[in-house]
Amino acid sequence: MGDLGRLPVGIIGASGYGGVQLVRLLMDHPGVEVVYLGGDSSAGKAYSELYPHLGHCVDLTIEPIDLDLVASRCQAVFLSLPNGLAYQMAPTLLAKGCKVLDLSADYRFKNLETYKVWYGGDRQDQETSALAVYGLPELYRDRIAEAQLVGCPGCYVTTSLLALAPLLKQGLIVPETAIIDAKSGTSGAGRTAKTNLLLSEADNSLAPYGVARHRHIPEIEQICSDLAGHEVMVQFTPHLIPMVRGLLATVYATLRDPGLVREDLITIYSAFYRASPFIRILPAGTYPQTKWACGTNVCYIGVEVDPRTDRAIIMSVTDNLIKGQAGQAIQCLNLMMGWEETLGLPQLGFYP
Ligand SMILES: NC(=O)C1=CN([C@@H]2O[C@H](COP(=O)(O)OP(=O)(O)OC[C@H]3O[C@@H](n4cnc5c(N)ncnc54)[C@H](OP(=O)(O)O)[C@@H]3O)[C@@H](O)[C@H]2O)C=CC1
Ligand SMILES: CC(=O)N[C@@H](CCC(=O)OP(=O)(O)O)C(=O)O
Repeated sequence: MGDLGRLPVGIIGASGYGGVQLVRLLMDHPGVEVVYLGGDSSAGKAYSELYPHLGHCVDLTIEPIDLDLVASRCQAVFLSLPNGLAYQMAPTLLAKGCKVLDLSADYRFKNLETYKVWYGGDRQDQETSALAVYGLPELYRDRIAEAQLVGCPGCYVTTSLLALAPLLKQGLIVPETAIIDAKSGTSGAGRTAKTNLLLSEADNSLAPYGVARHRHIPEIEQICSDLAGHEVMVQFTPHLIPMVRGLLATVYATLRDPGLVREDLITIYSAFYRASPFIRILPAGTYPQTKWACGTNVCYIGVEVDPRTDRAIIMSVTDNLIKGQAGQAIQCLNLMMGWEETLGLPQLGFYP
């Protein structure tokens, strides 16, 4: 890989699920050195106290968040925080010369009015927000490479968009017919305690939520509209399933050309993602399982056509904490630094 000077990086929100995935992956990344971990209620704790299994390789203590100190130590900063905090920190970090990768929704929206409607908050960072690039490398690789600030999409949106993008971008489906049925493991909700995530609530149960009003709808529609070249509305229904990690999005959409068969879709998808090292298009009749993606930054995509309904059915799986979160942010950092896109990112999981 050559002689890289190691880039000093910081993680704010290091105690959470996104934070710990970043720590775990960056410890093995040959281009970076983790020099700062920041948190709120966890500040002052040794990282090994929070995550004892990492004690042998992470000798750092979570520090209170002091942006001047962060910027003096770090050249790149990951923000892995609840929505509404990154936009209070990113302008300062950018002004001090840091690259910023935000894992929350704060920098994903081109239109801040849309953000306010769905997330609330009083945004005063219009100029900063205008600089942000949407951090989905498979669609916006060149822009990410030039960016100082990246708003990384989360697990549901990433997995759904990777399934839809080739058909939408090439005008092969009627966009408004797209229905996304998505299912996530409980880690998608983060580490903070919540009643619906208790084992006794979530186990042996499958539950839809946010039906017709989940905050990922406007985000999916923003990117679908960009790909289609006009305003697009889609149907998106998330479900919580009784497993820890993994996300499956099954997407249905009406084909404009009813003559297309699944082999055509395999050719179309393989061509669309030929330069995307983390996308695996499956052979005819093979459908993805969440287990395959667990522990990896890979998105597996299976395609099918139902000739009775003329619908394409696209099935896409990711590990919500890696390609859907921390891995994607590292993939973006690799591009921003001009490194191999795959550097430090796992492509092989532990299945079976
Ligand atoms: N989990 C997932 O699968 C995905 C999550 N995301 C997004 O990534 C972001 C992080 O998610 P996740 O890691 O799951 O969340 P967690 O709840 O696991 O972690 C949240 C982190 O934010 C910190 N934090 C909370 N409140 C404050 C505050 N007021 N000031 C400073 N730090 C604070 C916590 O620190 P402390 O413990 O010290 O209080 C903790 O480190 C969220 O925006 C989420 O939507 C995106 C994609 C997928
Ligand atoms: C199971 C679960 O609760 N999942 C989260 C989504 C996690 C995710 O996609 O993150 P972003 O919100 O940052 O995009 C939810 O539905 O809110």
